[in-house]
Amino acid sequence: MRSIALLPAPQIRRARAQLIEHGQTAYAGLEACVSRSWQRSLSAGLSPTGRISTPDNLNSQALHRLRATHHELIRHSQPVMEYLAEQVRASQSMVVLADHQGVLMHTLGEASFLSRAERVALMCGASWSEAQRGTNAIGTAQAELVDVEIHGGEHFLERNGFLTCAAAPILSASGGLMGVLDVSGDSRTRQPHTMGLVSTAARMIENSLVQAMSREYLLLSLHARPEGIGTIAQGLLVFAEDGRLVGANRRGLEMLHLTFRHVGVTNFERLFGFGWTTLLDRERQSGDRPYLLRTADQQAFYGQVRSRRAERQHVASAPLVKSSPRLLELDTGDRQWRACADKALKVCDKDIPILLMGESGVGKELFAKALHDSAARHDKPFVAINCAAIPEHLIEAELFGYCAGAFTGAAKNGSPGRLREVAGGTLFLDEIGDMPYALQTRLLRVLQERNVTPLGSGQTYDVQFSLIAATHQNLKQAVEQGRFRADLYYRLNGLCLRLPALRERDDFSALTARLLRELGQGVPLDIEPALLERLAQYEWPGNLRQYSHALRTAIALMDSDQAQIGWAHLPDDLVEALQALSPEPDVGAASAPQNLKELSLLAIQQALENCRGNVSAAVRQLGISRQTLYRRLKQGK
Ligand SMILES: Nc1ncnc2c1ncn2[C@@H]1O[C@H](COP(=O)(O)OP(=O)(O)OP(=O)(O)O)[C@@H](O)[C@H]1O
Repeated sequence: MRSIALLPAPQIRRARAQLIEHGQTAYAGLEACVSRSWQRSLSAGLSPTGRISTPDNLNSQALHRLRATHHELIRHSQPVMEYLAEQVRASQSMVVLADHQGVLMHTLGEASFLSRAERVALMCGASWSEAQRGTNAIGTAQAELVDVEIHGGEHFLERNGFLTCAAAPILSASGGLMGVLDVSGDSRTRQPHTMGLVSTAARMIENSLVQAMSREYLLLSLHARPEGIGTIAQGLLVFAEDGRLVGANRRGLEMLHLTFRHVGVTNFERLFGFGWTTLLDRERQSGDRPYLLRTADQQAFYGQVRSRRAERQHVASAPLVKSSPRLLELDTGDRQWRACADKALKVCDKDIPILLMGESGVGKELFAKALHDSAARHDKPFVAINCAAIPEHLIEAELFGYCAGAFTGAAKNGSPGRLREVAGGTLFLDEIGDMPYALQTRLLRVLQERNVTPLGSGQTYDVQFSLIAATHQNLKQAVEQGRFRADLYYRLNGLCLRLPALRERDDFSALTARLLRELGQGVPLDIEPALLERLAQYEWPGNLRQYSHALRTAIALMDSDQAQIGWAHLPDDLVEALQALSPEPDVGAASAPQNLKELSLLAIQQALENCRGNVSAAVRQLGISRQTLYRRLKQGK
C-alpha cells in the first residue's frame, strides 16, 4: 500500500526527465517500489518513450484456455468484481482481473473508458507484466507481491501516463500468487480511496477461496471479538484431518505470528496445545456461538469451526440439527423464495405432503428435486411423474403397475408401477390438477392406505414415499368447480408453498449472475447494463424456463472472443418486446450509493484492523480525513 503521498506533477516530470535522459531511477520523494520497478523496466530493455513493437495478445482460443485454467479464481472473483465495478462506475474506470503472470483474463467497466483503454491494450488477452509494459499497477503488484497504486507519470511508458491504477495481488491459501485485481481509470479522476477498495476486494476473494476449502478440510475462523467472526477481518486457518495446517488467509497467519512458510509444516496441536477432535467436541457443546480459544502461547481468540466433515459428525450426534445445503444452493436472495425453502426444509423429514404452487416455469420441479436431495431420504429414488404428459388411460398403469396381459399393449412381463419404484424416496406428481377425476379417487386411497394393487392383480403391495405435488392451476378453484376432489386436495396440502413468478422476485441481478455462471461453463459472462435493466423490467410469462432459454440462445450467438451479452444476441421477438417497455428510472443508480457506503465501510474497517486500531495511521492509509472516517463509521452503524 502507498506509504507516502503522491509526488506533485512538476516533480514527477523532473523525475521522468532524469529517467529518460540519464536512466536514473531514484528520485527524492518517489515511492521506493516505483524506483525499483523503473529499474526493472530498464533492465528488461524497455525505453520510457518507446512503443511496444509486437502485439502480444492471446488469440481467442488461447484466452478461452487461460480462463478455463483459472476458472476457480474467476468464479470467486466475479461477484466481487461486479460489486467493485458498481462502485467505480461514475469515475471512468474499469475493473480488471489478471492471472499470476499479469495476463488480463476478465474486465468489467465503463464502456467509453474501456475503448480508450483498449488503445493501450488494457484488454483481455494482453500481458501487463512489467517486462512487457514497464511499471504499472498490475505488473508491479505481481513483481513486488504488494498492494500498489501507480499514478500518471509513475507509469514507465509515456503512453500509459493518462492512467491511474490500483492493484492488489490475490494469494492462494498457501501463499502462491493466483492473480491480480486492479482498478484502472483516467488519471484526472483519481479517487484516494480506490486503493482501499481494491485491497478490501482482493482480501474478500482470498477469503472466499480459503472458505471453499471447507468442502474438504476443517476451517477455523478466528477473531479477537465474537462479532468479528464472519467479517472480512476474521482470520481463517484450514487444517487437514491429521491436524496439519494446509491453508490460511493473511489475517489468520498474522494473528498467530505465522507466515505462509508455516503452511504444510506446523499443525493444530502445536499451535493450540490440544488436538482438533477436542475442538470439535467444544464446537458441538457451544452450538452456533463462537467460543473462546487459547493458543499455545496464551493468546485468546474467539473461534468457530466449519467443515463438511464436522457437519456430518454434528448431524450424527445431534439429529435435530439438519444439514440442508442442496436446496439452499438455489437461493439467490429472493425473500419469498427463501421463505418457501425454509418452511419446506422444516417439514421435509416429517411425513407431511407438500403442495407446490406457482406459474409454469418458476422452478417447481427443480425445487422438489433439491428438497429431496436435502432430506434424509436423499439416497433413495426421486420419481417424477407429469400427470399432464401421460395419456389418461395410461396414468393408472404407470402409477400403480399391472400384471402381464392386463390390457392391450401392456408389456409382456407386466410392470411394478412407479409408486413401488419410489421405495422410500420422493414421489413428485407434477401438474396434479390435470389428474383425471376417477384416478384422483385411487390416488387418495393409496395415500390413505399406503398400498397398491396393480391392474389385473389381486395382490397388494406396501408402498412408502414422501409426496410432493405441484400445479400451476388454482386448485382451490378447481375444487369449487368440482374438477378436483376436495378430500384429495386437503390430503395433498400438508404444506402449501407458492413459488414466486420471475417478475415478482427481488433478486433479478443475482439470479442472472447465477444463470450466466451455469451457462457460461467457466467463461465469465455479463450483460450490457442497459439491456439488463430492460430484462429485469420484462414480465417473463414463461418465467425462469423462458429466461434461461433466452440466455442460452444469446450465449450461443456470441462470438468466441465476446464476453458481454448485447442486444445483437437476442431473438427479434424478444428485442421487440423489450424495446416496447417504457423506460424506468435507473434503479442501479439509486442503489449504488448504498453499496459504495458499504464497501467504503469495509475499507475503513480493514484499514483500522491493519493499523491495529490506530485512527491516524488508518486515515493516512485511506487518504481521507479523520472526520470523514468517523462520519462513515457512524453512518455504517
Ligand atoms: N433457481 C434456478 N436456477 C437455475 N435454473 C432454474 C432455476 N429454477 C428453474 N430453473 C430452470 O427453469 C426451467 C423450468 O424449471 P422447472 O421445470 O423446475 O419449472 P416448473 O415450475 O416445474 O415448470 P412447469 O410448471 O412447467 O412444470 C428449467 O430449465 C430449470 O433448469
